[in-house]
Amino acid sequence: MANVNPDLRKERENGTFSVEKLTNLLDGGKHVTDRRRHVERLALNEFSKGEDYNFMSRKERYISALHKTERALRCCKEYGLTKPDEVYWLWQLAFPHEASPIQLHGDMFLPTLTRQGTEEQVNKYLPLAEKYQIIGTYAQTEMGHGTFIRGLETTATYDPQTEEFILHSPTLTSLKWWPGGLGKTSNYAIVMALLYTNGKNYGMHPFMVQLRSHETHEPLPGITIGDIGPKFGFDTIDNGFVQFDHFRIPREDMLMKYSQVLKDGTYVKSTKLKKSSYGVMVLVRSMLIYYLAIQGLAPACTIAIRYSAVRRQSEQTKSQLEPQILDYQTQQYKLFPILASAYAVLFTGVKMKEIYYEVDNEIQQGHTERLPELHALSSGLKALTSSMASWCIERCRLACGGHGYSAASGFPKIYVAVTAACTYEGENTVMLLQCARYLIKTYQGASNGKKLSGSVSYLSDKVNSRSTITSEFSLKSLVDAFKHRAFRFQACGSDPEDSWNRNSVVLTKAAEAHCYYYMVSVFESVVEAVEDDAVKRVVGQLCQLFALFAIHENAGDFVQDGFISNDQMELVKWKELSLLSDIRRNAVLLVDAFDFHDEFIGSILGRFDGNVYANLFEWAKSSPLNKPEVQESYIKYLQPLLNPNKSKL
Ligand SMILES: CCCCCCCCCCCC(=O)SCCNC(=O)CCNC(=O)[C@H](O)C(C)(C)COP(=O)(O)OP(=O)(O)OC[C@H]1O[C@@H](n2cnc3c(N)ncnc32)[C@H](O)[C@@H]1OP(=O)(O)O
Ligand SMILES: Cc1cc2nc3c(=O)[nH]c(=O)nc-3n(C[C@H](O)[C@H](O)[C@H](O)COP(=O)(O)OP(=O)(O)OC[C@H]3O[C@@H](n4cnc5c(N)ncnc54)[C@H](O)[C@@H]3O)c2cc1C
Repeated sequence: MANVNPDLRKERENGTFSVEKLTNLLDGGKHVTDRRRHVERLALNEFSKGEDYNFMSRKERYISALHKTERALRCCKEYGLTKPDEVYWLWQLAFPHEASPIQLHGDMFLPTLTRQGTEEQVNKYLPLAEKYQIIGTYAQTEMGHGTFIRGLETTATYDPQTEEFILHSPTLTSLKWWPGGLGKTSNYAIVMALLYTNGKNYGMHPFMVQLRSHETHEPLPGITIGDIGPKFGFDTIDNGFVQFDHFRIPREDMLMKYSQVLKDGTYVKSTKLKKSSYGVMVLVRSMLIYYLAIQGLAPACTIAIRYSAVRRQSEQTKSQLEPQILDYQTQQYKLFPILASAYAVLFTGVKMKEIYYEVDNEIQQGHTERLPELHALSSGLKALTSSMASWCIERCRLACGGHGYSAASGFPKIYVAVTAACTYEGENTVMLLQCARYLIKTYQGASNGKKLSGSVSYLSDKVNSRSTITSEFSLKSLVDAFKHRAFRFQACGSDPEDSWNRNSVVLTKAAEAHCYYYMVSVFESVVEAVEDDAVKRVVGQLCQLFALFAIHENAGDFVQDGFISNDQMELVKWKELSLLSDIRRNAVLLVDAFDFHDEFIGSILGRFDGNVYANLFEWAKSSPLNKPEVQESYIKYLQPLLNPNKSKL
């Protein structure tokens, strides 16, 4: 590539493995890489030019997003992109670290319709939704309740006279609040409401509700609707509110795959599927983990590591050139564990998707045995990886000094989009507690001799009481360390005497320990399966660093019961630091392997060519605040103070 920053060029000439082979591994094969690149080229043709997001108002961002949505839909149609991955690849370049106003349509509205609707309902609504004559959202959260679903207040009361449900918001706190695209964009919603029939409350059920007229897009009578206002981020999506005032819908619009209300109001429960109406949340949590890697951790460490290779600062040795900040051990300690985490979360995300589709398939066949484990694992991993991603992106920003704080860095947009995942789809603490609830029950089962399988099989295994860690730092010995910690936490977390609340801090840590063990074991199995020796070696180093960093950061958990000795912990610290210098040589190539376009990363600091300063200057000069040279407001408000006589002229 012409005019690449010389420091960055040298980094790329000095690596020990094939970046292309690693990219193929991350994509899941060369054919996937080729297809992805083809779709991305199409997307770049369509979306690479346009106004700088950073210089737009919120309203302009929303309007621009609506326009891009129409263009993206047209592109997908024109290019025949129908596979979810292909659609995703195009949309990510259309909406880099942004949400389209119709994001919930595809992410939750359609999956809920197809999973909770009867065949007739799907046949009626899916064709309209696929042609975007219906644009839907998923309206569950209310002003007063998001976590505690059983506390939701919106009611849907069956009227057998007219064979209708009456949707109503009985209190201020019952207003649906937060659903993405609800404010101005969606004309339908799947509304989760308390079902009342024959005077009895049957709990939360899903209802298909038209919100706005097809002709005018005006809200229908009995509906008050709007945007909830500016947020921490996600400016392009109109998270909204809706208030129902005795709003009637036909009986047929209750999604009735799992339970029905007959014409006379009789309630029929037709499935043993536990929490059937909670299903779409398990889907999104399971999918989220992969996106936290490629939307958050990977772009953030790409920016910070490329910038650290071109940024020279301070003096390590007298009268020598200022060193690349990537040569400081402290900078490596900040960034390389994050790089390792990006790989760990990505591999875990791929595995989680696989497990989701496996279990979902079984459920469609009527086998629901693995649903509790899927719910627990997806809840725990969603919590752990979204917290990890948030923490890591902020640490990457801090590693880039002043320019890290500029919008030109790309960090603000990435951060505000990713950190929302700590809250949406289940607030993280509550998700960890859900995971812990399952682990406690499972541990108790194992203690009574029950043989376990899947992600909890270790609870019925014999665990070592002493670590086998040596100076070799075999991946197996590292996995074993996390297995031991997870086992120990389940054992102490399951004290039946203690009340749930008084034990809940320990329980969240038990859930995290379980999820960490799961991530390290997935990482180890990926490394073992790599064929190319050079790639295996460098990815193996990342796996070691991911594990050793976590052991060192949580040393107490591992030495408390003598599992890891003091001597072994000294070895851990030594190896962690020596891995930093091993990885240093390949750091830039390891982020290049993510194969991101500059347009996706959206960062001047993280440009592939490393030409930061010249582009930073051009970007700053293009800021609207710099035109005109002297702002009218200055003349109006400040000049009179500085030149009191002038104002009288
Ligand atoms: C694509 C990427 C793009 C990424 C972009 C995606 C954009 C997304 C935008 C955000 C969209 C949203 O936020 S949509 C709204 C999301 N909202 C949430 O996630 C709400 C979180 N809260 C909840 O899920 C619930 O309130 C719980 C699970 C915390 C508690 O529910 P509960 O009904 O009180 O149940 P609880 O008593 O705790 O447990 C009773 C039994 O049910 C089980 N259970 C509970 N939930 C489930 C479940 N989902 N599936 C199976 N089983 C479950 C428990 O394990 C337990 O089993 P046993 O022990 O009895 O055996
Ligand atoms: C960007 C964004 C997009 C969203 N999109 C949608 C959408 O499209 N559709 C939709 O329906 N919703 C949506 N939501 C809402 C989201 O799902 C909820 O905000 C989320 O479920 C958290 O619920 P809450 O707001 O009630 O938080 P709360 O539960 O009130 O959390 C506040 C605090 O209380 C603590 N807490 C709550 N319960 C417990 C407990 N049992 N034990 C211990 N601590 C507890 C939490 O840990 C947290 O610290 C979105 C939210 C955001 C931020």
